[in-house]
Order: sequence, then structure tokens, then C-alpha cells
Amino acid sequence: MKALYYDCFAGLSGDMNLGAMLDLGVEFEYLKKELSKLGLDHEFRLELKIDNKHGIFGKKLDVIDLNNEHDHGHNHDHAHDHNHSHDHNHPHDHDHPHDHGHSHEDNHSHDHEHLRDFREIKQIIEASTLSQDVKDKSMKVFLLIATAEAKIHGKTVDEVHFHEVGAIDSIVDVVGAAICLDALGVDKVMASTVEVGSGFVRCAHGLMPIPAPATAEILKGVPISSKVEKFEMTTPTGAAILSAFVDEFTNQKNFAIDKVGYGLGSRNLDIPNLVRVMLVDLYESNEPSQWILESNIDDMSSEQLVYAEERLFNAGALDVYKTPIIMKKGRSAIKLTILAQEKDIKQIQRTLFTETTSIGMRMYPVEKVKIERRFETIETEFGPISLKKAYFEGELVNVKPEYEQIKAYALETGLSIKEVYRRINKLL
Ligand SMILES: O=C([S-])c1cc(C(=O)S)c[n+]([C@@H]2O[C@H](COP(=O)(O)O)[C@@H](O)[C@H]2O)c1
Ligand code: NI
Repeated sequence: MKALYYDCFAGLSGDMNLGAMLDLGVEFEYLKKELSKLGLDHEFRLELKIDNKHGIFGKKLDVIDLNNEHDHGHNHDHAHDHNHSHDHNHPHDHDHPHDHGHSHEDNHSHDHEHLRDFREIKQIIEASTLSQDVKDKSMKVFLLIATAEAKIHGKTVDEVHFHEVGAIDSIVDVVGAAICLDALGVDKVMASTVEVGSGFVRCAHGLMPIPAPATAEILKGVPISSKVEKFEMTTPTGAAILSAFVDEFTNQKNFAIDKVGYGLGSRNLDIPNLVRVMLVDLYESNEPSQWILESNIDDMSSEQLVYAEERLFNAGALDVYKTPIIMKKGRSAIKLTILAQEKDIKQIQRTLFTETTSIGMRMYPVEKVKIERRFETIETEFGPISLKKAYFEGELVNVKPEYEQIKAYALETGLSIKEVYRRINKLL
């Protein structure tokens, strides 16, 4: 199975993502051709650079806002405050200072500050000739950003406007991400823990704690780290691209690497400021990762614990077992251990916390080695018996007759179970 793996040790922004996609092999001309289906070619120009961070060469894509290129005196670093009173629906406050050869009667209006609200972005995408899949993927990302912004600023999704580094930059980053993902045609997208950085960043709203509020909102439920000091490593756009497209966040690299792409960030940091995206072949035998969940319990009746055990199996536990332990202050207790697949963890946690007295648990991923098994049936004096044969690297290492059948033959004949085993083992 073909998959994409995002190594986000230096986080992700919209332009780092596009750089990596182009470095992975998506043709620049193809991206430009597809983006032109938005009908916004007069508003931006793309500049692709090859550069390096710490000697690692990769790609960097800059979106040049053609409105702003000529718009002297407009500084995007201190855009405008969110509490301003722009009316994004009324006709242009200002006429555009330069004629870019398009009329202001275009169906997409833009004003001097290039604000676009969510509704307008939706209209542009829907009216474009992009494929339905690219439209859906793009809208998924935009909806995540807009929903986060709306929640933070107490607005409705339709009222949210995209303004930080210019709406055109957001559109190219988001729609470009959808175009590239579509072009790569992978079956699955995976990502590592996402580095968000730390400190404060100056946004349109003033200084914001890192992760920026929108980034934090979008990354809910995603594993993050905050190791890099005083930099914003993941932006809301990067966060939304990951949140919309990643099927599994894992640091386990159970795959063979086909190709690696590097998308460069802007600043130079102690660590290489880039995202590494890999096209990978997932191992066929790749089992979903398994977890051990554990709780020490010293205040429940055995009856209730057995009941909880049944409920845990119902909630998807692959195994549940108990170990007697002595806790601090000499308290006898039970360590309840649950083996589970990642997808079942939430339901198992819910069951554990509702059906036991535990209010916490330890969790760690485990690797399981399962050697090859083959089943065979042999004829015996008692009747047929199934054998489970286990092989390690082709060598037969264990043969086990099926216990339930032996038990049935012991009861049927009145012989001891030891005797039934003895007679069957002679045949093996
Ligand atoms: O909605 C957006 S794009 C946004 C929201 C916030 C909030 O946390 S609120 C902050 N920012 C900052 O703008 C720049 C650029 O972000 P992009 O995702 O557009 O690249 C960045 O510093 C964000 O923290 C944007
Ligand atoms: Ni605003």
C-alpha cells in the first residue's frame, strides 16, 4: 500500500508543504496549470527556489501576491486588527492602485487589503474547474481553519476572513496542497508528532502564544511536541493540512521508503527548518499498532472487576489480564492490563473509567511478534484432532493439539486428560 509520511520534527506551514510536494515529484508546471483553474492567475505568481538547510537541499515555494507587489506602503507584518470594522461585503473601499488587466466587475471582488471571507473562498473554489476531489479536499482544510478562527473570535464560520499573510497565499497553500495530494495518489497519509515550537508570535491580533490559538484549536487530538524555542513551527494552515489529510499519527516507521522530499521553511534554526515527506510502501503484514493500557486498582470487589473485564472485551480489548501487586503503604492491589488496537483506545478508556474505580492509566505502544502458524488435522484412536504448528524462520518450533478437543475426548472416554495427551503426543 502506497502512503505519504510527514516527518514534522520542524512542524509544518502551507509553503513548507508545497515545497515538499514539488520535491517529491509533483511537476511545478502541473501545479501551476491546476491552480490556474481557480481563475486567480492575475493575483499571484509562484516562485520555486532550490535551497538548503544545514546542507539538506529541498524546495521552497513562494507565493508572490501581485496585488501587494505593487502596493507600496502596505505592510503585511502588521496587517490589521481583528476588531476592525471592515465590511467585507460592501463594494471596494478603495480602488486598486494598479491596473492588472482585470476588471473589478470580476465575480471575485477583492479590496485593497485583500481580505476574503470564508463564503467568498467557498464560491471561488466551487466555481472553479478543479476536480470535485480537489474541491472537497480544499474545502475540508478551509473549513477547519474557518471553524477554529470562528470559535476563537466569537464569529460565525461565514464571517471569518483570511487576512494574515494575504488571502491569496492561503488559497494557493490550501488548494495547492489538495492538488498535490491528489496527484500523488496515495492510499493513506501518515504523520509523526507535530512540532509546534514555543514562545510568542506577532499576528494581526497582536502577540499570540505559540501554538497560535487557531493552530491549537485545529490540532486538538493530534500528538504535538514543543521542543523548538521561540519560534512558530506549525501555522494554522500547516495544522489544517495535517488535520484534514492525515489518517494516522504515528512515530513508528513500519514501511520501506520509495522517495523523500524536503520542503524548506523560511528561517534558519538550530535544527533544519524543513518538513521531510516520504512516499512509502507500507509492509503488507503491517498490523495496526497495539497498545498496553494499565491501571492499578486497590478498591474494587473481585466480582465487579470480572464484570469490568467482560465490558473491556466488549469494548474491543484484544486481551485483558490481572496481576496481583503490592502497592505503596502495603496495599494489595490488582494491576489490570489491557492489550488494544489504537482505534479502540477511546472506547476502552471510556469503559475503564466508567466501570472501574480507576481515574488514570498508563499507556504505551507495544510491538508484537507473531510467528507463522499452520493448522493440520490428524486421525487418532479418539477421532480427529487439530494441531497448531508454529514455525520460526521456516523451522517447526512448536506443535500443540487443540485443548478443547482433548478435553472432550477425556470426558467421553473416562480416561484422564494426561492419558489422552500421552497417547496423542506419541503420534506427533
Ligand atoms: O486564520 C489564520 S490563517 C490565522 C489565525 C491565527 C490565530 O491564531 S487566531 C494566527 N495566524 C497567524 O498568521 C500567520 C500566518 O498563518 P498562515 O497559516 O496563514 O500561514 C501565522 O503566524 C499564524 O500564527 C493565522
Ligand atoms: Ni480582520
